Amino acid sequence: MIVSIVYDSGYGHTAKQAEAVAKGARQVSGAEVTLIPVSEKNIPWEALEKSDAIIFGSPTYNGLISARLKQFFEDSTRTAWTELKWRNKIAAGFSNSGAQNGDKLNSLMSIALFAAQHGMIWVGLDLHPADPNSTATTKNLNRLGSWLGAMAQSDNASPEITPGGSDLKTAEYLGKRVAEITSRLTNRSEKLPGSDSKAKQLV
Ligand SMILES: Cc1cc2nc3c(=O)[nH]c(=O)nc-3n(C[C@H](O)[C@H](O)[C@H](O)COP(=O)(O)O)c2cc1C
Repeated sequence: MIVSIVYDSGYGHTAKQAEAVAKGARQVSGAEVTLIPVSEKNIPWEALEKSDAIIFGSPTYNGLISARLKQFFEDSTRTAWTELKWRNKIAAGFSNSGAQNGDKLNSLMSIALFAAQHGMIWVGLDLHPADPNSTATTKNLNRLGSWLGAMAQSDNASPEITPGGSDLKTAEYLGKRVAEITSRLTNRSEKLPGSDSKAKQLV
């Protein structure tokens, strides 16, 4: 089972969140996990096509995903969307921003909508919101209270300090959850139709 994590990070905070997502996914037996920063010139489109799950992450800039992740989204139209190459892959998302809220939901909504346009299957969080005042403990998963994906807060601190323990644990939880669900789907004898399936032509 291949899990790819496509993310942007201008200053290193969202990269830290992406590492935590990867850490969680790697806890699931059989998961091959790759981190793909969109700042890299050569996006491995073929590796993405082979992935069973793709998790997208972005800092929230101006209440939106970053321009670099948006560029990746636009580039995927030609490389993946026209032939629906990511159809029925598992998708999930995460976002980090300075403020506790910071309009991160808008970024997650954009990512989820993008995944829907690719015919992907969205996996959110199944965690009740926890104590919003807890930034440091690992007990309080999902302290920022998001169902759509993992959120993290970085304040104005350096990436050595933020995002903090609870937010990183929430990211780790999301990665593990995505890999577990993907594993269950990929290990079934009856597979979901992929982009090369004739079933697509019947729709
Ligand atoms: C151009 C720009 C716009 C930003 N807009 C927001 C915003 O809308 N909401 C927010 O909470 N933080 C905002 N921030 C703060 C970043 O989200 C925060 O510094 C984050 O940790 C950056 O992540 P990165 O280090 O992965 O790039 C903005 C930062 C920049 C540079």
